[in-house]
Amino acid sequence: MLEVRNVVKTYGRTVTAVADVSLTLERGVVGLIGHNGAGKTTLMQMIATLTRPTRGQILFDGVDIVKKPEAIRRRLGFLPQELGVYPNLTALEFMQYFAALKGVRDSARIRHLLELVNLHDQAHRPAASFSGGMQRRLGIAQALLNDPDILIVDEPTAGLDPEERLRFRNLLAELGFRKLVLLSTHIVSDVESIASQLAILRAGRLIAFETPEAILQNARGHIWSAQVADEEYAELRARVHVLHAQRQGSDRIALRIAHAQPPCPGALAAEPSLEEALMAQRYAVQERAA
Ligand SMILES: Nc1ncnc2c1ncn2[C@@H]1O[C@H](COP(=O)(O)OP(=O)(O)OP(=O)(O)O)[C@@H](O)[C@H]1O
Repeated sequence: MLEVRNVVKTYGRTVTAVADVSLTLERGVVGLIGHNGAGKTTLMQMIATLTRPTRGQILFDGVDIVKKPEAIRRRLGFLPQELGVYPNLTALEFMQYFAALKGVRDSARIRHLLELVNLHDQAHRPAASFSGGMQRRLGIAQALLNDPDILIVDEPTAGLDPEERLRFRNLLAELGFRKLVLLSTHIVSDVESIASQLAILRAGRLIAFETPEAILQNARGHIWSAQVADEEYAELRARVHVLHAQRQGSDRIALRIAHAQPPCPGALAAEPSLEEALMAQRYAVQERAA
């Protein structure tokens, strides 16, 4: 459905925001994971035809969208990192405004979308008075007005409280049953339960494109738990990658460690969390590069 082929985006002579990324995306939720500056927004903006690749191709159903952006624009919903709400518009008026811009005339669709994002009871309140989570949900409703096949959401859960985050995540998961939902985040827990695939970007490069289960599987045997005394902790920290440390009682520290072999006597192989698996993968890439 969507094919990113050897895409490069440079700014000026020195910044390579996206370096030779290739991806084929189908239906489902795809999590684009990377630290600040990894290239997530740039890649999403190229797919959304808001900026053009310096090199490479992006094909949507076989059509080159760099040459023919309208091929994807009609079938795309995009929620940028910052979507402002206008202070004087209610949620309903906000939707009506975007519906008019997008040429959507069906007022039943606006009602349906406000229900989908659970804001129908709040339709007559000014959107500017909404919480961050409510504004993000209104943003999704706006992005769905044209019933897109692809929904792109940049850092959707930034600034949301845990309950709003969960609600928002469930909404995206449901949308992923029928559409391609591409969402970027640097918070792994935002996508681990809903993404069918994860694309990991680091410094503009795609370092992995796998199912969460495959990432976990690769890390099995590389994550260890151990309980150590203070002196041993200092020695271990200098030698291996300690992922978490938590004091247990007065003289022991419980550790989670990423290492290719047992890091110390008494260490037990542990089931990795996705975050730990990604950290282990990152260290392995760094070590191979060194
Ligand atoms: N318009 C621009 N001009 C120059 N450099 C840019 C521009 N846009 C992005 N960059 C640079 O490209 C790199 C990738 O930025 P991008 O915003 O795509 O990363 P990101 O992964 O989305 O980060 P964040 O999580 O902070 O949004 C960064 O080094 C950034 O400074």
